[in-house]
This record gives sequence, structure tokens and C-alpha cells, in this order.
Amino acid sequence: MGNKKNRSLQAKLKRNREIEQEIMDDEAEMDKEIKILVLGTGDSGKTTFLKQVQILFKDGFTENDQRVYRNVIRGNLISDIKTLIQACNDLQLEISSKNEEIADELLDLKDIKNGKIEPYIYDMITDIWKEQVLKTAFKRRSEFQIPDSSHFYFEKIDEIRKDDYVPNERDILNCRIPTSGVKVLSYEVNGYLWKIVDVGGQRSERRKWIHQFDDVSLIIYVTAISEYDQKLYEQDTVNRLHESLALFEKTVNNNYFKKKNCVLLFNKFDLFQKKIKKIDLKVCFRKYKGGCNEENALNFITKKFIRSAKKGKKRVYHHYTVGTKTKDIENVFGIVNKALKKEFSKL
Ligand SMILES: Nc1nc2c(ncn2[C@@H]2O[C@H](COP(=O)(O)OP(=O)(O)OP(=O)(O)O)[C@@H](O)[C@H]2O)c(=O)[nH]1
Ligand SMILES: [Mg+2]
Repeated sequence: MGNKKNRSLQAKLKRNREIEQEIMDDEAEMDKEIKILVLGTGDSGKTTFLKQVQILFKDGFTENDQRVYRNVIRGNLISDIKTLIQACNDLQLEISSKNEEIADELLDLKDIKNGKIEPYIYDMITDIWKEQVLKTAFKRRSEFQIPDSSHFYFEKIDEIRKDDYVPNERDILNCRIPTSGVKVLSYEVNGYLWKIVDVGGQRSERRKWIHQFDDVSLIIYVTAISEYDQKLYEQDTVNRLHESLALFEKTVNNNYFKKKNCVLLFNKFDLFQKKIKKIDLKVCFRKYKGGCNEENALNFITKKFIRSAKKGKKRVYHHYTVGTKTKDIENVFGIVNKALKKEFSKL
């Protein structure tokens, strides 16, 4: 009788210990940190990805963010119009005589950072943007450097110039500020602490990457596939997609990430779809023979990237994205969870 009681007590104690251990394991798992490093060349869409994370997993943009972006958007209006006027001059696209003076005056303007632009300057930008040659220059933008989204802001200048203008999500997602240094976004989801690390992708920024290589759970590599006919901002003799492919190969095969999975985002898919109808991928890859066909071009680029990852324990998941579409990035997290599932069982 006594033995039976004793056995039952032992079993209870054993079960209690098991439960305690399960709770401890759970807590240890909860404390686990998921560090995702977002890499890629400049202008590929890394920071846009982080902005989407802020919308999806944090509370979106603060009033301070909105103020900062408003000032940048206004400042970009000036620097981008100057770039377009200069491009017209360089490409010998003649601005009509009635706007010549305006063009010269705008070219002489200093860049602004505080978001304060005189009304007559907004008027000048509005007038000159009506010039057909500026639009022609914008269409030829692969021959010089200007953000793809600049026309979006010229089109809504009447709203941007208002005293009470507050940029909406779309305005902020399209706004270009090249990253310098490292930015980390942290949040808790599914019982894990997520740390998403954004770095600058331009050549001078890449030497800072190595300081972020420890304890990485996953790499997200962003490449802008629409850039196949564009040259680097840093060196105007180098094709942007060639640079991105070479950097991907170097990154994904780096010893640090040998055993880490990678999610490869073929970004700027919207711009790619428009471009491939007119510009053959041959301008970038001489061996490509698929013509101006979206599927052929996409298959060719996808294979080039996937094949450059050496076979090993890691896996490269790929996905086509429009970085400015929140739904697209939400879908990426389905893949991210899959890629991390082995290590983080709660996902
Ligand atoms: N049309 C379009 N624009 C995009 C897409 N993804 C990003 N952009 C825009 O591309 C520009 C550059 O994006 P960023 O996220 O700043 O690029 P980045 O990789 O962080 O660049 P660096 O900080 O210089 O390394 C911004 O104006 C974005 O709005 C996309 O899929 N489609
Ligand atoms: Mg950036």
C-alpha cells in the first residue's frame, strides 16, 4: 500500500519536473532573438522593406517621422528638378525659351534641408515640369541618376507645398534617402524578439557590413531587377544588375553565412514589368536570347542569381516583390517564417 502511494508520488514529482522543464524551455525560446540582416546594393529597396516592417509590426510612422520625410520630400523636389534640367542640357533636349530663365534660376538654387521653400520656387517647379522635354528626359533616366519616384512628387506638388502637408504612407514609402550607417528595427512577434538590420548599400557603406555579421539568423538580399539597363550611382561605367549579382555571390557564399538560409527578393518588379516590354535584357547579359519577354527575362535573371549560390547546407528562397506594396512584404514574412522554422519552432 505504502509502496503504491510512494510510486504515485514519484510519478507526480516526475511530471512536475517535466512541466517545469517545458516552461523553462519555452521561456528560453521566448528570449531568443531573431536577427535578420537586410543586404543589397544601393537603391535596391532595403530601407523600403524596413518601412514596411514598421507599418506591419510596429505602429507605422510617428509625427516626427512624418516631419522628417516632409522636409526630405520638399528638398528632393529641388534637387530632382535641378537634375532633370541639367539632364535636358546634357542630352540636348531644348527647354522652350519662355522657361529658359526659370531653368537657369532653378539650377542656381542651393539644396534645402529644412522643408522651407518660397512659394515662387514652387511656382517655377510647377511651370517647368509642364515642359514636355523634362518628361522626355525623365523617360531617358537610365542615362543619368535620378530616383524613379521623383515624377510622383512633381505630380503632387500642389499638395506638398501646402503649409499643413503631412506625407501619407505612400509618400513615405516612395521617398528616397540613401542610408548611411546601420539602422535596427526591433519588435516582438510570436514570442520572439525580432531585430531587422538595415545597412547602406552603396560601395562606401559596405565596409561597415561586417560589424553586423555575428549571430545572424537569416539574410534577406534585395536586388532591384528593373535596374538591368542602369549604371551605378558610384561608378557610371558599371551596370547595376551586374554589381548586384556579384555582391550577392560574394555575400551568400561568405563563410559567416554558410549555414544560414537566405531570402532573395527580386524587387522593383513593377518597374521591371514596364521596362522589359521595351528594353531587351540583352543590354545587360549578352548571352540572353529571350527578347522583350517578361517570363524569359525573369527566368534568366532568377537562374543567374540562384546558381551563384554554392551548394551547401543553406537554402535560398526567392520571391518577386514590389517593395512599396505592403501586401507583398507581408507575404515575404510567410517565407521568412518558413526559412526560420527549424531554428525557431514557434514560427
Ligand atoms: N517602383 C518601385 N519603387 C521601389 C520599390 N522598392 C523600393 N522602391 C523605391 O526605390 C527607392 C530606393 O529604395 P531604398 O529602400 O531607399 O533603397 P536602399 O536599398 O535602402 O538604398 P541604400 O540605402 O542607398 O542602400 C525609394 O524611392 C523607394 O521608394 C519597388 O518595388 N518599386
Ligand atoms: Mg537604405
